[in-house]
This record gives sequence, structure tokens and C-alpha cells, in this order.
Amino acid sequence: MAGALKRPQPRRIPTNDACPQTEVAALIVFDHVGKSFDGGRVKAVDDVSLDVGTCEFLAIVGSSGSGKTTLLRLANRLIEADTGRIIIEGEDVRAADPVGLRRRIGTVFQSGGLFPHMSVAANIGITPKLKGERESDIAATVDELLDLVRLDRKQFRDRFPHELSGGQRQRVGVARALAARPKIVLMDEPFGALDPLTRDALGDDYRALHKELELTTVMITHDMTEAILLADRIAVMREGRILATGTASELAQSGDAYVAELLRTPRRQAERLNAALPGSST
Ligand SMILES: Nc1ncnc2c1ncn2[C@@H]1O[C@H](COP(=O)(O)OP(=O)(O)OP(=O)(O)O)[C@@H](O)[C@H]1O
Repeated sequence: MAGALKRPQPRRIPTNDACPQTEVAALIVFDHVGKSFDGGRVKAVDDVSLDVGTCEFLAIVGSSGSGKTTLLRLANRLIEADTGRIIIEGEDVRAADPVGLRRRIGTVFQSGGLFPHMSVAANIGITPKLKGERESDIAATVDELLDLVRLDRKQFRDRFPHELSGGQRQRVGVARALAARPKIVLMDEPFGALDPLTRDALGDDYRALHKELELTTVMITHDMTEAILLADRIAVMREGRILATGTASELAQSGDAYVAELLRTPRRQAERLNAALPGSST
């Protein structure tokens, strides 16, 4: 049977109850954060202040080397900030146990980041296993997550990463990130290496999961069109700094030349598509 089209009920995964839509509290706060490399010669992140609201989907857009990945790595303490504070779920990350912090935050990488020698089920179940959950509970969680990311349980559970397409690997990557039932998901170019159709389908599916599980998501992308289509708000980074944040229409009002340049491509794409597919916008 092909991947399940209907999501099963009931589900045990969504345990994030702390997300009333009226709440505006920020789940992630970057407060004047700075990080340099090479003895201060490379200012990868330069005095960044940014709040990510509970249940918000924030995209970080910027060219290569603008500091996007460094910002995410600071959030889960893969590296330490030189200056400023990062608050996750009300707690300064410097006070948090790094391992515990990373288990509370789901992470999805561009390549999927799956362990090649482990089956799909073992990859998805790795965090619950490290947390000491019972084998039977882990197996149930893996099956629920496979349903959630629309991969057929029987077909995919025992496969190895090299037996999957790029899109299927990313679906497993998303399932693995959700296995510890995080409130926060950090994604680094998660759909960047996929063909446009797969990318579109996965983006839509993830957006639905974000809403359904009441997640708070930060997604890095080079692609402004993807950011506009998926995110509630977009932060534009350049040379370690946040140039602008806002919804697509707010960014369109920005007087910044680089932001305008980034918006030119989706504008041109929309115009060309409307011209090539008359009536498609109605
Ligand atoms: N561990 C490191 N040691 C030295 N320099 C680093 C290190 N990590 C990142 N940098 C530098 O910091 C800057 C920002 O890198 P970062 O990976 O955050 O950018 P990015 O916006 O994510 O780029 P890309 O889109 O290409 O992934 C770059 O100049 C990079 O070379």
C-alpha cells in the first residue's frame, strides 16, 4: 500500500498544550547575540536580537555565509555565544544541560542527517531510546511518526537510508526530529536538495504538521519564495546581522535594497507564472 493519506486518530505525539493562539510569549529569544570565529576575524553572528513567538513559523533567509547556521547552532548549544543571551522556553541556554536541551529541540538538516547503518525505525527511535523509553513504546511512537510524515509503516520501517529517495529521507528526518515530542523544531535548509515538486509537497506537509502539533519552527532557507509560502514571518540575514524581519508584505515595505533584491525573484516568478498560466491566480 502506498503512503497513508489519512492521518491516524488518536495520536499520542502532540503533547504541546502550551500554545493558546492568544499567547504572544516568545519561545526563543536571541538578545544581542554575537559569535566570532578565527580569533575574531569572522563575525559570523553580529549583535542579533530576534524573538520567535510560541507556535510561530519563522524563516531565516540570507545568502551563503550570512550566519544562519551559526545562529541555529547557538540555539541548541552546539557552539557557545561570545556575547548576549539566548533564552529557550524561558531558560537561558547557558544554564541548561546541553544534551537535555538538544533532546527538547527537534533538528532537521539538509541531508537528513540519518545514521546510514541504522534502519528507518532505529533512526526515528534513537532519541526515545537514549531517554530510556521502553522498546514497545518506541515501536509505537515510530509507527505513529511514520504515519504522520506519510510513509507507509510496513514498507519503510526496516529500510536503510540508502534505500530511500531524497524526499523520503527528509520525511524520516522530520519524523526523527519529532520523536522526542519537541515544542521547537530547527530546520537547516531541510528541503533544499530536493526536486521542486517533492520540495513543495514536503513543505506543505511540514507546514500542516507545524500547525497540527502546535510547534514553533525556525527554518533556514536560501529561497525567498519558499520562505514566503511556508513561514509566518521572515528574518533576512546578511553578514551576521538581521537586516529586517516581518511578514512578506511587511518586508515589501522595507526600504532596504538587499531585502528588495531578495523579493525580486518571487515577484518575477509570480508575474511569469501568471502570464504563462492565465487564470491561475483566480
Ligand atoms: N566553526 C567555524 N570556524 C570558522 N568559521 C566558521 C565556523 N562556522 C562558521 N564559520 C564562518 O562563519 C560565517 C557564517 O557561517 P554560517 O555557516 O553560519 O553561514 P550560513 O548563512 O549558514 O551559510 P550557508 O547558507 O552557506 O550554510 C562564514 O563566514 C563561515 O565561514
